[in-house]
Amino acid sequence: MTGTSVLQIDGLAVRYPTRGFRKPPTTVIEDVSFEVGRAETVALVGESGSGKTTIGRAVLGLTPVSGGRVVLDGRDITHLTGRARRLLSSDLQAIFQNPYGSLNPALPVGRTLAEPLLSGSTRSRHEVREHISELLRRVGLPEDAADRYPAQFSGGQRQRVAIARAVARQPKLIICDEPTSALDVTTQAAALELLSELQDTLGCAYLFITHDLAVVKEFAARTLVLQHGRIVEEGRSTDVCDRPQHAYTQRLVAAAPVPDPIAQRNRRDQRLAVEATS
Ligand SMILES: Nc1ncnc2c1ncn2[C@@H]1O[C@H](COP(=O)(O)OP(=O)(O)OP(=O)(O)O)[C@@H](O)[C@H]1O
Repeated sequence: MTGTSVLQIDGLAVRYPTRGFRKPPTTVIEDVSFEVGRAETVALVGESGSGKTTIGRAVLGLTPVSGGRVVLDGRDITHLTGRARRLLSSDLQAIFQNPYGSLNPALPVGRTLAEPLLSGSTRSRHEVREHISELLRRVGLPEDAADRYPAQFSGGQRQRVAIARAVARQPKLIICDEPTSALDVTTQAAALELLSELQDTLGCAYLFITHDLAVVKEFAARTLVLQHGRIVEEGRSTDVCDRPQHAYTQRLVAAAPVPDPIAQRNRRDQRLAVEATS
């Protein structure tokens, strides 16, 4: 354990009950240990069903943990529930794949963003309104977006709203579960650029769950490779992607589509534009 870790997972196990008389539970995650440093991005990759989402859900308290520990910023949160769990939301947030499902369609975006800002805060309504305008500006949405409903935005814009909500209280860690998989390559590049920029300014760490190895290499400093609920390889993303050691990782890398040159060019152009304006 290091003092610079924002998340420590020690020997995590998740087991689900199995249907059928006296059948033993099914082990989905077994003896998983890793750390995420402050303002670091760690990617979690693996085939469908390998257990990536389950680990994210266990950290968020959405799936019960059967063994091991989850420690956030030095505090054991493994079995926190109810109010104690809700109070964690200022330090721990999530962005999911489907922005359609993760935003309340009945609320204007301004109300959705106000919720985390008002909870447990003494801020005045005026201060909250100012903060919302600032958040919308940061994620590249117009100020009048606050009065619009989720259905009035594109998928990429909706994901920006979800990102704005996640960063509203400057959490220490954001679980990003396939946050860009539902977006086209250009919108995906812009969303990743936004996440990087917010990390630079706000210092949040990301546990980035994805099946996209091209994204991993560009976006995450370190990568963990998950197979059947166990970590089989771990290292710097460039090493894992360019020189995979484990046969399973080698198969994943071989199966990954060749990166789209247009997407790469767009990302590079956007990065240069961001650098030019900062
Ligand atoms: N509530 C549940 N009850 C029983 N089994 C579950 C439950 N949720 C997930 N599983 C099982 O746990 C395993 C891991 O699922 P998980 O969603 O974590 O994988 P994943 O790597 O995120 O997959 P994908 O990339 O397809 O999202 C799968 O075999 C899945 O069927």
